[in-house]
Amino acid sequence: MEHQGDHVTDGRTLVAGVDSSTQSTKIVVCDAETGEVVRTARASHPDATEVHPDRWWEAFEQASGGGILDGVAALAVGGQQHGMVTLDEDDAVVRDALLWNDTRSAGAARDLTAELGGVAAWVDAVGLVPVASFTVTKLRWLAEHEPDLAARVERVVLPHDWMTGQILKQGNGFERWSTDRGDASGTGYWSAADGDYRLDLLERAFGRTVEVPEVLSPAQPAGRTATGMLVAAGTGDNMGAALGLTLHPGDVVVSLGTSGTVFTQHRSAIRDETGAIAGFADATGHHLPLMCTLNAARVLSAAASMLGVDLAELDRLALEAGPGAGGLSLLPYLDGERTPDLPDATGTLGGLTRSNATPENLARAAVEGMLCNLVAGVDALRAKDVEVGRILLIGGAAASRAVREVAPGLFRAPVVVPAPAEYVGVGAARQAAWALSGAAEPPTWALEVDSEYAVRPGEEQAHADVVARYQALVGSTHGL
Ligand SMILES: Nc1ncnc2c1ncn2[C@@H]1O[C@H](COP(=O)(O)OP(=O)(O)O)[C@@H](O)[C@H]1O
Ligand SMILES: O=C(CO)[C@@H](O)[C@H](O)COP(=O)(O)O
Repeated sequence: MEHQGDHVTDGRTLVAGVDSSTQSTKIVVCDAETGEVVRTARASHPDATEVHPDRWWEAFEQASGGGILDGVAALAVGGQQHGMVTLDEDDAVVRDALLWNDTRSAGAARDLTAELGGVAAWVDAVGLVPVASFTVTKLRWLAEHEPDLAARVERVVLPHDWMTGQILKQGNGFERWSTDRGDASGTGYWSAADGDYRLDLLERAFGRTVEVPEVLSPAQPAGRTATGMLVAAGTGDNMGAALGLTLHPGDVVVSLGTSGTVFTQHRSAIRDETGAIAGFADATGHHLPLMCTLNAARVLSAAASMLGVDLAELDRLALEAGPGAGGLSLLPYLDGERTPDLPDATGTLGGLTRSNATPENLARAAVEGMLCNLVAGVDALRAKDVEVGRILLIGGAAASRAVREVAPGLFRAPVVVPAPAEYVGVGAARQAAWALSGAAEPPTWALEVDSEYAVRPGEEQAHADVVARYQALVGSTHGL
């Protein structure tokens, strides 16, 4: 548990954003007018793919325990997407929440895809192709494997919905379970194109319908706490990050946290029958086409662990090696993989020879392998005629020097690293300021840039060769 910043409001209106993501809860408190971050706190979550929501609440209480929310006028929660939080008639949690990175419902995903008539039918219905991450597949798994628990389920909400409800329940501000367009669009039973639930798909998955949260409009408050603090709708963590970055046309975000995500803001729903790009909604009333990998920052941690070094040394080693890691490739499917849909896959070290078997090349292969997984997402956006002007690099692993130096060549675009901040939390705080203001648009918060990186002259082809090698390795190893 860490706390930083001053607790003096000195006449400014303060708003708070909570990032309740996979590995931790982060809280940021911002100046509602400028977006300046004045306080921060963090507390960890268990490392698991199914977690009781009480653990998220405990982390929130730890992080907020030092008075970080003193004097805050409004708050919103950005949460890890897709998690299945099941509640009984008394709103008690029925079972641990299956998270976005739990792959046990992969079989259910395949069944649901086939039952509706295939990939195109799901893309037409809700803009995405079922994979284990999505809530709808978890409901099918629950109905099939834990029928006694399934029988107790009265309603299903998402992690950010549950946190929002718990915050309101601390007083008498809770009126009904609520969510937002962004997080709803990741369930598999809400359509961003139509702006409505597809409860027929929920019923198909679960065998009966259950209550679902009301979808609030982007700046619609969810309620107020006993102290009068406004609680905004909240949203999914990637939607929150987009709101925190104030995206402009041509901006594509690459987020390197527990998950790896590639996303951009788009004025219309993008339809991708390959399933690589999910047609999510954003937190401003538009769309957030997004590609997600199960493996990202923790690929680097795993490589560092294998080499017995820390992340700073892994960076140094990776930059000692040249582009291509001497021909060594690491397909980083360490937790299975979501995109490509290979839930049972494991990591693959390819091209290993006595001459390239060095710590430098292994470190470089970890960086290149992690990033090449996300290059596929950027190229999938390009294939949909989405402009890729610059890459905004965020998430924990954006701090890696090697990632920053290597990324432009692999993505074939300049990379901008915003000033270090928890952008999911900043985006949630910006939503809170918007809801508090009642204005038509969110407040204009300037994005501070930390550094920018371009492709090193003369390395363009070497990076292109790396991407091609990885594409070939995915094909030869997994038949894709
Ligand atoms: N300098 C760094 N280099 C590489 N990875 C890093 C660095 N700093 C933090 N990380 C990784 O970032 C991850 C946490 O990122 P974060 O975006 O907070 O995750 P999440 O939002 O999914 O909980 C951890 O796995 C951590 O090891
Ligand atoms: O499943 C997705 C997006 O579809 C993930 O991005 C989760 O939303 C978890 O995010 P992080 O904990 O990695 O921030």
